[in-house]
Amino acid sequence: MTQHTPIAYVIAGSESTGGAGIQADLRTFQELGAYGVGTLTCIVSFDPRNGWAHRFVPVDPQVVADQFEAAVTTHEPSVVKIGMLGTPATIDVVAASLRSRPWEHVVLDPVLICKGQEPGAALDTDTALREQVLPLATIVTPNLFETRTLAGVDRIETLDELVDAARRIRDLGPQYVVAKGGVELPGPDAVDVLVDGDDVHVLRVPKIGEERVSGAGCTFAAAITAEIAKGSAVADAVGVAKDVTTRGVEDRIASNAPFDAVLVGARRASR
Ligand SMILES: Nc1ncnc2c1ncn2[C@@H]1O[C@H](COP(=O)(O)OP(=O)(O)O)[C@@H](O)[C@H]1O
Ligand SMILES: Cc1ncc(COP(=O)(O)O)c(C=O)c1O
Repeated sequence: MTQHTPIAYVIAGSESTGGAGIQADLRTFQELGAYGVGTLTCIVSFDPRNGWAHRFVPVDPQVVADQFEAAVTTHEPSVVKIGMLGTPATIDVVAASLRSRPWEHVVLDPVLICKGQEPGAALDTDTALREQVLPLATIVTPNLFETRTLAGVDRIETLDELVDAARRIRDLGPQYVVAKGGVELPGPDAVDVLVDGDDVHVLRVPKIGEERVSGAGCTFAAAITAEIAKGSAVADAVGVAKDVTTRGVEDRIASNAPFDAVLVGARRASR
């Protein structure tokens, strides 16, 4: 039987407020008409009684491997998105799982650490991700901090510097690098660049506020994944992802948490 349903597979963590992580990924897949399949790597629960600090629990590596086996045996996906992995042991098992079968595209959102917590980033996790998963990725979507870290540069303040850093990351393996300037790159626009060999595509929309919005990065990479699963070319998928994410940032959902989250895949009911 020919398989016509686009399967979008994600290996990522749970973000328990629902704004980011696998929750955002699966909503984005649904919004774009792909059948979402997920493998859970870790659980992040912000602590409302302690300044919304991150509580982090990894899923047992064998359980990650078991979920992977169940998912790929059932659906034989050709596209996978990798979100938060969290520990070197998880990275080991995910890298081995990815290597066990062929992929058309591996979309890596290199979540080194959750939004706002970058300065405490765990170096061993960063190194494991760079050494083991980055070379398997065909598309990587670092934010500004992750771009600086992966490219090994101290400063990115202009579009040229962003493109230059993206090219350095491309030298580490992935064919396509989407470096996200987002709200962090100085200037009036949220600018991202897609570098594919000598081709550079610049994606630009006016910044919507000055704040980072939870789930923006997850939504962006998930939308790329869904569009590729549906058969789009990478540059087209990235264009759709920018549109979907911009709309989600505009429509953002406020809550009792001190940060807003991207709103995709749900409609506001009029009261
Ligand atoms: N305030 C904003 N206004 C418009 N676009 C935004 C805003 N914040 C993020 N984006 C866009 O959302 C996507 C995810 O970016 P970013 O927030 O930098 O990623 P991450 O969540 O990985 O840190 C990018 O396309 C970025 O340009
Ligand atoms: C499990 C998980 N994945 C991914 C992220 C990154 O989310 P964002 O899309 O806001 O960069 C977070 C951040 O809190 C997270 O907890």
